[in-house]
Amino acid sequence: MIRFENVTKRYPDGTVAVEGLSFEVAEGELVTLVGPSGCGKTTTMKMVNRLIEPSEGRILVDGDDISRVEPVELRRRMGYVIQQTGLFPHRTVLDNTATVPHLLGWPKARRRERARELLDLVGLDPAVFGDRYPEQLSGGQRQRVGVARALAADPPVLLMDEPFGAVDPVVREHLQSEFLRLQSRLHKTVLFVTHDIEEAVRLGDRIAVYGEGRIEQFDRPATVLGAPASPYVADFVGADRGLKRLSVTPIEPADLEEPPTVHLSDRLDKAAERMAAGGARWAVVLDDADELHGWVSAAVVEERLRSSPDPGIVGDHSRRMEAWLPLGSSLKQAFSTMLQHDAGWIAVLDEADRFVGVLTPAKLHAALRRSVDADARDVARQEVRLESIEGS
Ligand SMILES: Nc1ncnc2c1ncn2[C@@H]1O[C@H](COP(=O)(O)OP(=O)(O)OP(=O)(O)O)[C@@H](O)[C@H]1O
Repeated sequence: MIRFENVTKRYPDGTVAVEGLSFEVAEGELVTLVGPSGCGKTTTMKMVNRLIEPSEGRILVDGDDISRVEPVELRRRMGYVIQQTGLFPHRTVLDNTATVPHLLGWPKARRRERARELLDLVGLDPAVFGDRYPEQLSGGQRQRVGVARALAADPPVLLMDEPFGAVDPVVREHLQSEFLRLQSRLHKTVLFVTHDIEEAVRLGDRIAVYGEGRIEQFDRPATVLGAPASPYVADFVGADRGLKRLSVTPIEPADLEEPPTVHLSDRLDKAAERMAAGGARWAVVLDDADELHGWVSAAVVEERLRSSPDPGIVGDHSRRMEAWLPLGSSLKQAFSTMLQHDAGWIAVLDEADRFVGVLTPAKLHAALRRSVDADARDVARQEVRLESIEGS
């Protein structure tokens, strides 16, 4: 969708901002450009909407060489969001949002309706905020208006230059989550500039790590974190890249242990047999609808069977499960949930809330190792045998 072919930008004073840049952003993909200040990220982005012209090479958007497309026509295909938002101070939020439809000559009623729809989409109630002026908004709200405005004419491409750079970390994280949710619905082709590696990793389908004027590595976040291409990239992503990688590695069924399961209404002797057969010290307890209820300890069951003539059913001795997560959650969420509940393992459920298995600290470690190994060999994670890791 966006293709750079050997692009160099040399400014009139001789500064080479980027050199020999070649990469491609696929349709519907979100690519983050990340790197230290002055490495050429903004120059790269501004060449896509022709605010800056390349000195050498060419850029194609949807197959068209953009040097042959009128800048005004080109920019209609692209929403542009910048850190300073660039909202017009004397126009209301609604009018700001409707800027591009206005330029395109849409009738007033239609563009106002579109602006309301967009404000809603970015989480601002148009009835509350529509008639306010930019200075009557918080920084985070202004950024949302910036995003709404960029989306107003439904362009296939979004260019975002540090759009969440000016807000505090908590608001930024919130805006990032909202934007990810939006992107999962809209599937825009997005080029996103940031100097924050956490943001790049969190948002990007792929990330381009810039050195001075060139891309040092262009890959999926997990790969950049797990197998940095050079000491420079390793240094840039940080010594804690293993921890960062946890946040971009999802839990998969193959990562899970399958402990014995028993039902609330099962008799205790039956539950004891199940656990003994599997050599397990505990079992997961399901309710009558086969949904997760909790867990029961083998020691408690055995003690009960020894000491009472009428030991009862599993439901009398089971404990509620508090730590659980859906499949696809990140290993970081899993680790954090374990810590929060002081739990040695957590249950994992599928989309239909059915119990799939449990993640233990050992399995979490194995999943991380396996995902690094899978990336290095460019195979699916399921194809990496767990034994080879656990035995190593
Ligand atoms: N108009 C210009 N004339 C000369 N040099 C320029 C011009 N604009 C940018 N540069 C230089 O080009 C290099 C790349 O700048 P660019 O703005 O693309 O970096 P960046 O990675 O976006 O940095 P930041 O994160 O600080 O915004 C820098 O050395 C900068 O000083």
